Amino acid sequence: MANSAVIIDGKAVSKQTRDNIAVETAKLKAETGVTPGLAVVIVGDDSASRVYVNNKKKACAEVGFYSEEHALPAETTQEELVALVKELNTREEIDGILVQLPLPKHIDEKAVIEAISPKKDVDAFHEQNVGKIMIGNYSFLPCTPAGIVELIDSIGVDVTGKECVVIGRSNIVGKPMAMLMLHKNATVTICHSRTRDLPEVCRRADILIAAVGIAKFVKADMVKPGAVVIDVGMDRDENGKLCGDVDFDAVKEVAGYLTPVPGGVGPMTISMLMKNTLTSAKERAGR
Ligand SMILES: Nc1nc2c(c(=O)[nH]1)N[C@@H](CN(C=O)c1ccc(C(=O)N[C@@H](CCC(=O)O)C(=O)O)cc1)CN2
Repeated sequence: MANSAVIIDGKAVSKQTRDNIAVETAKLKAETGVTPGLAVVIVGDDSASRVYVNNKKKACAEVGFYSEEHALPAETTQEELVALVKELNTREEIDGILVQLPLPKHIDEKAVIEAISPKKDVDAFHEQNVGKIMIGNYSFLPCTPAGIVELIDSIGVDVTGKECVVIGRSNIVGKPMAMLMLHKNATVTICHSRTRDLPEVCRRADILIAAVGIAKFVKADMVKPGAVVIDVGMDRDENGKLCGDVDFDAVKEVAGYLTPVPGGVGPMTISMLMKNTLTSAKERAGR
């Protein structure tokens, strides 16, 4: 019988990352008087977004950052939101501005993201930062893809020359993920809803990254034996229970390594946000 996959413990890697950030933050404060500051903006009452924002504030407290929350009602206009972002851009003690997505439908996400100063864009969603990532000359990396790179590094897998398949082509995860794997010298394929024979493409992957947003989409017969499988999904199964894009119980019998949901990629997303905010604060302190 084949061995079961090694489960990658995102919580443990995340804790280690946050411990390191806390040490660096204490040093920055002691040596320069600068305390990293993050402003988190949430519009409306999406319950999942509320959980993520609370977790971001908790993480700030854990690593010694200043944080403030701006919770705006769902009827907030685009103009009001952009005005708030512009005010936060001018505040010296705020190193990072995070506008929680998704926004209500009447607000153009792109207009809001472009209003964030690229120097405070700790999500790395602003087009200037996206462009810098393309050419490999960046200050911030987008949090979920950066967290996935850290998880892969944590298991000591060398990406060079490996076949990496990313399922999903969103601006937040799929496209930047593919770019980061390319920078690490993988041979990268991006799959999407129009991909022909998607299972066959997935079976080629040494590293398979599922960011498709469909519960248990990746089945065991789509996975190469021994592959590294990374699950970015935050879905609900038929019983309403949180699950990922990967059929965990079946795929763990085939994969070499597998991230769980919860406890895999999610906690790393927040740790990478802390890392970007610290980077921005160091810049302010001239470090
Ligand atoms: N401005 C942004 N908006 C959104 C982002 C983002 O990176 N920036 N990503 C996602 C949501 N997200 C962060 O904001 C996020 C999602 C999930 C988790 C997480 O830790 N999940 C837990 C489970 C949580 C639960 O019980 O529901 C886990 O996987 O263990 C963190 C961050 C969309 N919006």
